[in-house]
Amino acid sequence: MFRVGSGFDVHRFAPQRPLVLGGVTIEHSHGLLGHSDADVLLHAICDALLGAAALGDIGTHFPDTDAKYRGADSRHLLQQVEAKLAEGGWSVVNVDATIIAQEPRMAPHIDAMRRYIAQDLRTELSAISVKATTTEHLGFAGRKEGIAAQAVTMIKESP
Ligand SMILES: Nc1ccn([C@@H]2O[C@H](COP(=O)(O)O)[C@@H](O)[C@H]2O)c(=O)n1
Ligand SMILES: C[C@@]1(CO)OP(=O)(O)OP(=O)(O)OC[C@H]1O
Repeated sequence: MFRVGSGFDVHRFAPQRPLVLGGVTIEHSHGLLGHSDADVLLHAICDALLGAAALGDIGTHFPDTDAKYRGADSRHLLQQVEAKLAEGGWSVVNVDATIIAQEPRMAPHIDAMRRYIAQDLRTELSAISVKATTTEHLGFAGRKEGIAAQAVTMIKESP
């Protein structure tokens, strides 16, 4: 059996924070604010995977009221989500994600993000797609107030 899931997340920019997206630390004037490292891309992918398996969402599994997750590396969260799916008999078929950011430019970092995500989800690199778009200066992303990400995934029952 195959299932699909979708995920969406937003984090606001804040000064004196590292900008971490897809596990990659990107040089920028601002980072994203969050309880964890605020890796909005990995959070959207976590939610897409959990949604596909009907296992709730990232906040259910990693509450921001739990000090354990303060400053958490979201790659560890993604690895735990993959493990939860595997326990339920699911493996990841593919992920297609989009980062919505006016700046900085993501293109030079996309392949590194894909490599980390493929490692964490135990897939081939070719199963992981990460894209980026501006919003042509419209809305909160266009005003550079924050970054959004959305993700779609397919999972299948492991043999
Ligand atoms: N933060 C971003 C946004 C976009 N890109 C790349 O630029 C291309 C054009 O973006 P538009 O919003 O004008 O469609 C896009 O296809 C991305 O490849 C980027 O690297 N970083
Ligand atoms: C990841 C968690 C937990 O540290 O915190 P944040 O970094 O604030 O991220 P969010 O996307 O709000 O989702 C779930 C949280 O519980």
